[in-house]
Amino acid sequence: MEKTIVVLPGDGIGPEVTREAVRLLETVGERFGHTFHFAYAKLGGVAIDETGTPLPEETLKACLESDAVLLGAVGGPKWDRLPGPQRPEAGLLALRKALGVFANLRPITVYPPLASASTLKPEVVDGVDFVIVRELTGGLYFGPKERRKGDHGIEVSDTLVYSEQEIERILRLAFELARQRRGHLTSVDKANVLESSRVWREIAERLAPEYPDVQLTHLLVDNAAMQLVKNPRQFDVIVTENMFGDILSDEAAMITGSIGLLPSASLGSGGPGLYEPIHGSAPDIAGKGLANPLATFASVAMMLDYGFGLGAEAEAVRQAIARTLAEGWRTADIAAGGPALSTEQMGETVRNALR
Ligand SMILES: NC(=O)c1ccc[n+]([C@@H]2O[C@H](COP(=O)([O-])OP(=O)(O)OC[C@H]3O[C@@H](n4cnc5c(N)ncnc54)[C@H](O)[C@@H]3O)[C@@H](O)[C@H]2O)c1
Ligand SMILES: CC(C)[C@H](C(=O)O)[C@@H](O)C(=O)O
Ligand SMILES: [Mg+2]
Repeated sequence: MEKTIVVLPGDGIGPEVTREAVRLLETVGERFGHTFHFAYAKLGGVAIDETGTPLPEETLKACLESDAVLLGAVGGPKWDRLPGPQRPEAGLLALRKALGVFANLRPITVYPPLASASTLKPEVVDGVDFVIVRELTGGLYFGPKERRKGDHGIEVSDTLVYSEQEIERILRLAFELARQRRGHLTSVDKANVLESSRVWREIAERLAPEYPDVQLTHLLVDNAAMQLVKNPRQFDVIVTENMFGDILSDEAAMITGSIGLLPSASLGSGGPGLYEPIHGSAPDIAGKGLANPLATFASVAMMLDYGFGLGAEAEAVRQAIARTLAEGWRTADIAAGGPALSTEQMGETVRNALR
């Protein structure tokens, strides 16, 4: 198989983790006889510095023409004072929107050797395996924003907007996913306060009879945040609004031991998918070889699976990660003060496990 992957290293630790991910993909290619072509493009702060805009035209064009997009992370203190639409993060949001990747899948799986690395007790996290389906191209992030002068100083608004069609398509995707897994869907909202959540709930209830094999539960987002750390094993598939999903997935990362472990796949209706770790550019550790590349490696596995239909290759990557951890290899974030590999050494170790 021959595929073109656009790589967007981005900022901070982004270039460090994507470099290792590209090497990993090359190893997958060698072992399974595939050719992956890599095209590099700029997104985020690095694009602002070179072109003045976080999502240059040529980056978007390359992404739209690719078979898949691999992203490190964007953002950092250098660009924090820029106005919203000019920030690195605005480039990422515009890219997601332009690719039409409305469904962001964030699997949360505890690797057995890391159960003791979790912030929670090993007996609480052992066997945790669920997916957060985060709506990615609508909701609070994308509604009208305004900053105006009012009678009492600045008045400001961010608006949570959804169409029925946007809610229905993300819920259907989540019902389908739950059907392929353990048949339990938890829809997370704030229906006791937000009108958008009440409509979200109505649509979920309307769709439910079409999926009689899926058990639908509603949970208010504040309770969901609590349940995630109380008993994370109760979850199979969680579906939720864009910002709720952003926050809950960083919280869920600590069930697994580190945000450096959590991958994601952003999918839409047929075009190239966007694959990225859920973490950010980690300015506090950038350039030090401390970043855990496993979240990006697991994102590569999702690319092989969802993007290219290469299930065996994806499984081989997941097993190489699991074997590396089972053998006791750790980066600093999961080493609990013990010996730790650098980003590059961890990359090399996983590649050896894959060969
Ligand atoms: N998808 C993205 O590009 C993305 C995602 C989140 C945040 N960001 C941006 O990143 C910048 C920094 O944000 P933040 O500090 O709030 O969140 P962050 O995820 O970058 O970092 C949070 C903490 O987790 C640690 N961490 C993150 N990834 C790690 C890894 N792979 N290995 C080990 N430790 C890791 C960091 O060192 C830090 O202590 C901001 O500009 C933010 O907007 C970008
Ligand atoms: C950088 C930021 C815009 C982004 C988001 O909120 O979607 C990040 O936090 C993520 O989780 O991918
Ligand atoms: Mg986030």
